[in-house]
Amino acid sequence: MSLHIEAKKGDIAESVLLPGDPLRAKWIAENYLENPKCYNNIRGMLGYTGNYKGKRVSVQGTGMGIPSILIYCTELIKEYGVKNLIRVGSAGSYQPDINLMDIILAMSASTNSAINQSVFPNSIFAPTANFDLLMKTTDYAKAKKIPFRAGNILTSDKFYEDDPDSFRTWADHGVLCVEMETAGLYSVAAKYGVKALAILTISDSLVTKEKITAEIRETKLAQMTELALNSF
Ligand SMILES: O=P(O)(O)O[C@H]1O[C@H](CO)[C@@H](O)[C@H]1O
Ligand SMILES: O=c1cc[nH]c(=O)[nH]1
Repeated sequence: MSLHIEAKKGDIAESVLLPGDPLRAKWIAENYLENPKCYNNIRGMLGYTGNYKGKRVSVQGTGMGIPSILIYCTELIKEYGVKNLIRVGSAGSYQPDINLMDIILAMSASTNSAINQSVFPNSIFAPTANFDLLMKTTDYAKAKKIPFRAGNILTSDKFYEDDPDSFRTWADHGVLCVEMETAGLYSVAAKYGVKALAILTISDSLVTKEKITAEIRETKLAQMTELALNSF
């Protein structure tokens, strides 16, 4: 048992899917895993382990923002020996040709967070996806004809910006979308020498202001889940 996860050693698989929303974790476990067992309910941050096509896999809610995902990933890696961490998250589109429900693979995560500044004073660390997980996911997506975009994303410390147009500088530099955890995930994975990838579904657009419902975010993200389960 760790501070925020009440699982016993061995209860958690080497590969873990990481939705921000714990109810998305429950939905994935109930709809995709054989014999799912709930191993965590501390703070309602649900975690499950089961089987998918003969592979043992876990799914763990992380909460919102870098501080929260760092707590869960650090404990998963250090206390439970997790080796593959695959975020399955929602994101806001920064580009006019990226639409609701599109799938984004985060090759890298720019950030306005200061988490790495104390580690690399006067320098900027580039949080990057693991190449093996990324290649396996793109191979699977192409074989199954699941469309995706891959590129740089922004991990932001703020969901609500004072200036609604502040995203345009990122957009002008080709950044695809915004979310709130991936730069933390890629940084902690790099520190401990494990593999990480973020697979995202566009839930809203900062360009057109459209959005999907909370119910769809919790329970209808099938393509992203299928890609994540076939990424390792
Ligand atoms: O859908 P999840 O995985 O929570 O991801 C996105 O949604 C939350 C904001 O609504 C942030 O956590 C952001 O990263
Ligand atoms: O962090 C996020 C997640 C989804 N949509 C956004 O606009 N921001």
